[in-house]
Amino acid sequence: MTKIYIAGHRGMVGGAILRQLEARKAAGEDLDLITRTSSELDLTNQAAVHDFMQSETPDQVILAAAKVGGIVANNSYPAQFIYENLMIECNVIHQAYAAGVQRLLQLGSSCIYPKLATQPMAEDALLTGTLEPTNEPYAIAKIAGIKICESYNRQYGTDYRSVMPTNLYGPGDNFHPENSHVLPALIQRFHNAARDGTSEVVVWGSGKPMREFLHVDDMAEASLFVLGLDRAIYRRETQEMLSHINVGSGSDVTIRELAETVANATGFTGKISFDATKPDGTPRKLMDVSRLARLGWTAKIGLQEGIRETYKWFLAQERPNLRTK
Ligand SMILES: NC(=O)C1=CN([C@@H]2O[C@H](COP(=O)(O)OP(=O)(O)OC[C@H]3O[C@@H](n4cnc5c(N)ncnc54)[C@H](OP(=O)(O)O)[C@@H]3O)[C@@H](O)[C@H]2O)C=CC1
Ligand SMILES: C[C@H]1O[C@H](OP(=O)(O)OP(=O)(O)OC[C@H]2O[C@@H](n3cnc4c(=O)[nH]c(N)nc43)[C@H](O)[C@@H]2O)[C@@H](O)[C@@H](O)C1=O
Repeated sequence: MTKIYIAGHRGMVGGAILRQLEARKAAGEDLDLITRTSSELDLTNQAAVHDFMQSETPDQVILAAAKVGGIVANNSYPAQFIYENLMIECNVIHQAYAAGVQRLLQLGSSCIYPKLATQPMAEDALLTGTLEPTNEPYAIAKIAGIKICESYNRQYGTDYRSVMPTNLYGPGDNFHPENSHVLPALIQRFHNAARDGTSEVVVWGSGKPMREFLHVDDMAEASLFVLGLDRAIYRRETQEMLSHINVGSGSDVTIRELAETVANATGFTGKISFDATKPDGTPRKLMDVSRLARLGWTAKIGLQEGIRETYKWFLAQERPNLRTK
C-alpha cells in the first residue's frame, strides 16, 4: 500500500491528479489517498502541518497547493503571493522530511525563468537573469521551492522532485474576471458576449505576447510520470543543483491568436479589441521540454481540442468557479 498526500486536491491541478490516482486505485493499484481542504489544514500554519504529517506519515507527497493567479492578481497581491507560497513550501517540505517522507513532488511555474530568457527556455536558464516584475514575488517563492528540495536532497538524501509547468488550463480552472489566468478569463468573456449579443470584446495588453498552454489532464499525467520515475533514471536527467523538469506542450501562440480561437469556440463573431493599459508581462515563455521527452513523456491534448473540451465543461457547470481572489 502506498499512502499519498495530495496537497491542493480541490484546485485545478490537484483535482486532476486526484482523478487520475483514483482511477488507478479503482483499477487495482494499492493506494491510500489523503486529502485536506485549506479550511481543514492551513498549510501556512507550521504547527498544524507538523501535527498532520506526524499523524498521517504519508509515503509520498504531491504539493499542488499554492496561492495562484493571473498577471493582475500577481501584480495586485504581491505580499500574499510571496508569503503564502514560501510558508506552504517550507512547511510542507520540511514537515514531510521530519515525518520520514522519502519521495515528494512539488509544482513550480515557467515564471521562474528570466523575463528575456533564450527561447525555448531550458532548465539551466534558472537564475541567469532578471525576472518579470509583475510576478517576481511568486517566482522567487517558486525558485525557493526548487532550492529547498535540492538542499534537502543534498543534506538528508531525500528524493524530492520539482516540475515546472507552463501556463495551464482545463476543467476546475478559476474563471474570476480579474484574478484568473488569460484562458479562463477569455472563455468567460467571449461566452458572455456571444450569449448577450455584445458587438466587441476587450482583451488585455497588446495581443502580442506569446504563451504556451498545456491541458491540466496532460499536466497531471506528467506529474505522476515524474513522481513514478525510478530514482536513478530521474537523477540521470537532472543535477543535484538543477533538479527541476519543464512540462509543456512544446508550442505557443500569440494572445491575439488565442483570443481568436476562444471566440471561435464560443461562437462570438464580433470585434476583438486590445486594452493597452493592462500589462503584457513576459513577451514569450516557451518551455524547452526535451528533458521530459528524453525521459519518455510528451503532451497529448492539442490546444484547439483542449479549449473545445474545457468550454464544454464550463457550459455544464451550474455556476463557474468564480473564486474571490
Ligand atoms: N494554473 C496555472 O496556469 C499554473 C499553475 N502552476 C502551479 O500548479 C500548482 C496548482 O495550481 P492550480 O491548481 O492552478 O491552483 P488552484 O488555485 O486551482 O488550486 C490551489 C489549491 O491550493 C490550495 N491552497 C491554497 N492555499 C492553501 C493553504 N494555505 N492551505 C491549504 N491549501 C491551500 C487550495 O485549496 P482549497 O481549495 O482547499 O482552498 C486550492 O485548491 C501551483 O503550485 C501553481 O503554482 C504552475 C504553472 C501554471
Ligand atoms: C502561469 C503564469 O501566469 C502568470 O503570468 P502570465 O503568463 O502573464 O499570465 P496570464 O494568463 O494572466 O496572462 C497572459 C497574457 O494574457 C494577457 N491577457 C489578455 N486578456 C487577459 C485577461 O482577460 N486576463 C488575463 N489574466 N490575462 C489576459 C495578459 O495581459 C498577458 O499578456 C503569472 O503571473 C504566474 O501566475 C504564472 O506562473
